[in-house]
Amino acid sequence: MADSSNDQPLLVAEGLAKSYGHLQACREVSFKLYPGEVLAIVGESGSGKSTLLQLLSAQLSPSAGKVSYRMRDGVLRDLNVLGEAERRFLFRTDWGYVHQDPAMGLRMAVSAGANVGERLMAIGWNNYGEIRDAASSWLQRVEIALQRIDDAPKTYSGGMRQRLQIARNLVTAPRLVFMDEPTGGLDVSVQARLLDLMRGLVGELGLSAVVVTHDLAVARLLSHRVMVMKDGRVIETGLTDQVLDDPREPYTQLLVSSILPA
Ligand SMILES: Nc1ncnc2c1ncn2[C@@H]1O[C@H](COP(=O)(O)OP(=O)(O)OP(=O)(O)O)[C@@H](O)[C@H]1O
Repeated sequence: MADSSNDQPLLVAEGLAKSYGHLQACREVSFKLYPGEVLAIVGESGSGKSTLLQLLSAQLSPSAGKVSYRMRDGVLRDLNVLGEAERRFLFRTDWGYVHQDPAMGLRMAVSAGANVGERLMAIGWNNYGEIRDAASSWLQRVEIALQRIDDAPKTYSGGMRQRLQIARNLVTAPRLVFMDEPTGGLDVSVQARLLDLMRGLVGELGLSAVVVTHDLAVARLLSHRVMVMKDGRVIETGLTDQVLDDPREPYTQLLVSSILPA
């Protein structure tokens, strides 16, 4: 018998569009994301990547089209018509959201341990020892020294903050993680270490992810599939290596050649 859970898409976008007045920031976007799949959305600044990510993660309502998500009961649900409890479940448990700016995803003045632990408390954990153990274990997984567990992220470096944000997101074992320019604003060597860590975790946990990036090196390292956006439309899509090594569209060729000079 076929394995139905992995054969069925986790997220389905159908004819998605978003307008701001006359400006069409996103139009006619349709795709399916499967369990364990990492999709990168690439394109130059203003091409609509962040708008699309916000639509996919139910932070914006579409002007047209819809996004459906397969809940843990196996039923595909339209995000726009979810009840409040289901939305809370998604945001607190089943999804992660990694912001480019860690200050948007962390509480900068409370300890690292509390930053990770409060995601667990939000889903009903109440044993202090267990919460602290889970937080310690996640700090180690993201390569943060345990003696920093009681320090607040405002005392952390940029790379450490981003790794802490990842720990906070992954501690509830989400099935889908949205990432918005996760390595943006970091030094190149810090980016490389972070990418390596993310790649390991995504593979090990079998996570599905949608990653917005203007950095094709991030797409190459993390994603299985790429969607190239221009003026709010998806102009090319395919397996990452195929699109980046042999782009069909002149726009993608330009994107690739400016990042990877011959
Ligand atoms: N709240 C808003 N109101 C009006 N216009 C908006 C709004 N948000 C985005 N836009 C416009 O929509 C278009 C797409 O923006 P978006 O931020 O999605 O692009 P992007 O590819 O993520 O760019 P960047 O990489 O610079 O963040 C742009 O022209 C932008 O100015």
